[in-house]
Amino acid sequence: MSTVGTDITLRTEGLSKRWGAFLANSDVSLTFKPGARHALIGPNGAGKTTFINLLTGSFMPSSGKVFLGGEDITELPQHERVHRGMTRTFQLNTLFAGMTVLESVALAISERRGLQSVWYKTVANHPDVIDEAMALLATLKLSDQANSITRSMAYGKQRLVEIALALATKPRILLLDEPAAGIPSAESRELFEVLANLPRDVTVLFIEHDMGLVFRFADRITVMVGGKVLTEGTPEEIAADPRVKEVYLGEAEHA
Ligand SMILES: Nc1ncnc2c1ncn2[C@@H]1O[C@H](COP(=O)(O)OP(=O)(O)OP(=O)(O)O)[C@@H](O)[C@H]1O
Repeated sequence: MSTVGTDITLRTEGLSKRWGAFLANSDVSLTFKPGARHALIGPNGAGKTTFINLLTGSFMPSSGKVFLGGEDITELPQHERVHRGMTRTFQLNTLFAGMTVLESVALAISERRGLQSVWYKTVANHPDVIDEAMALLATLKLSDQANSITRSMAYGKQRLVEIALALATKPRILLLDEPAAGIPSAESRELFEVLANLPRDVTVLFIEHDMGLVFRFADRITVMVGGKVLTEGTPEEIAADPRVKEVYLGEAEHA
């Protein structure tokens, strides 16, 4: 349902966020190319989540701009950004409590399509909503869990349902803040394999602390430190950058 044309390049220009005297983001200018698997890494408190919140419209920047496909979206409310194809994962805990996976995804699809009514009546009248939901669940290897209550599922599966709900909005750009946080490593690998198989025209921007996952999955990496961009490059360039090693070694010594 994106209203954006073919250009879905996401770009920030001099983005800053100030909390009192503290600069959580300082002059961040980045470009996210369509179809990129772009990781945002950096030590704790580097400003990564703040940056994502500035992109989604959860926070307004103190200065700077956000552009999507050339359009200045800095002032747009969150739902308008979703409407233009930029989505972050929803928190399953706060949404759709007590529903099955299929019901939750069908509801999200109905909302995207603007099918307003009591949702189960809507779904009964639109079997194609169920078809779309089942196809999406198949992509995420969740078909077998379609009738499970989301809350009773394993944590890793719940994260996948959150991604399914985000994908139900048909995003052009998917923003993920530590999608694998708190789930066992076998499941997090599975989750990233699913993400790797998303259509190539979807841009994925993700924050991740597990460097194994970052280097396996990302084709572009931005390193943030102290609210600023330290450097950006291909995984090979980042792996070879002594400044990046210093940041992470310094952090390890601190710990
Ligand atoms: N609402 C807020 N009010 C005041 N300070 C904030 C607020 N949100 C974030 N900060 C501060 O901004 C800094 C950057 O936080 P942020 O969560 O963006 O970092 P991060 O890189 O995502 O860290 P982590 O990897 O630990 O999640 C932190 O020092 C944090 O305390």
